[in-house]
Amino acid sequence: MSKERIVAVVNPKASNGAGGKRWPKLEKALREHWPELEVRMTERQGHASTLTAEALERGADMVIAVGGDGTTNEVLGGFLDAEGRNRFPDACLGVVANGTGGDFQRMFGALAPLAQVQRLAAANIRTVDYGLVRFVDHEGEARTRAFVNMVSVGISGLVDAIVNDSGRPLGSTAAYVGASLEAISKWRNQPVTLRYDDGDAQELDLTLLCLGNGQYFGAGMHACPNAEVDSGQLEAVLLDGFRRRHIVGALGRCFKGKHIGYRGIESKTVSKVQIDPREGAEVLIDLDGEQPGKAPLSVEVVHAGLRLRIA
Ligand SMILES: Nc1ncnc2c1ncn2[C@@H]1O[C@H](COP(=O)(O)OP(=O)(O)OP(=O)(O)O)[C@@H](O)[C@H]1O
Repeated sequence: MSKERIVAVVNPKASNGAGGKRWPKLEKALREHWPELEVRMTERQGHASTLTAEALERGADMVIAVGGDGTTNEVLGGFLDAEGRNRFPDACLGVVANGTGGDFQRMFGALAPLAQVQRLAAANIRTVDYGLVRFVDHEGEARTRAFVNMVSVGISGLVDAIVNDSGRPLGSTAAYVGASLEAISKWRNQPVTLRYDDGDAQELDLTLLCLGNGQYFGAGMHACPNAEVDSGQLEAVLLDGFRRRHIVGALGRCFKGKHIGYRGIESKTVSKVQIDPREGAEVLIDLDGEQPGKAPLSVEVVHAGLRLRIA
């Protein structure tokens, strides 16, 4: 039996509460590997970061995020200081995807939550990158947040806002597809200035820019099919000036990762990105499925900054 100090941070509300209902079985399976497992249940948004920081300060070797991508994102936040540096580089973030989308886990091979637990103890720890995004929150304050999966801007932020307002009654890919169709009907392209790395600024009519450390978002859309979590770079996938019917065309292709090249959709590898709205544009952010604020934003990669255990 392992002597590692393991803490599970569990979001009982993930997947509209279905995550909480599955938890007793997952806990039993986790305890077969880690009998001394400590469990902390989240009570509100943002709580997973606080619980993680407390666990790591007390010497946890691994904090397992049990929830959706939002919970994994918040657990990652608990590792970091206010500037986004990892305060606990020797500790490890574990993931049991038990939420609605489970998008980060998909690139490692989609598994049911119980199967993930059964494979987690044997999974290798890998050193991966994470991203930092600086943006403006809804109160107008400058914020820095981290992501291990994906940040995107444009129509995806509107999709999140619609999913969040709806209370996610379908709790699945169907909820995202429905919200995506509603967002497409409301969407207007937004004028922005975009700069990759230290290249020239480009003015464009933004439909969507995905920046992937992981590959999937929106409950199964394979938006960044070439992204690798340890490459030191993000995959940038850009839709510029798309009309509604072409957004629908891209969406359909995106589930199979066949959208690159469709109507000029570009894919690049980048390590820094800056987006500034022009002419009063409102450019909403999607951060691992949450909608925390808007552009102007800058994004950068922290290479090999995190130890990760995922089945
Ligand atoms: N006890 C709680 N009550 C209400 N909300 C919570 C609670 N704990 C966490 N949350 C919030 O629930 C939101 C959704 O969580 P999470 O992303 O883990 O699940 P999900 O949305 O079902 O999955 P996914 O992101 O994979 O689609 C997050 O914003 C998180 O902060």
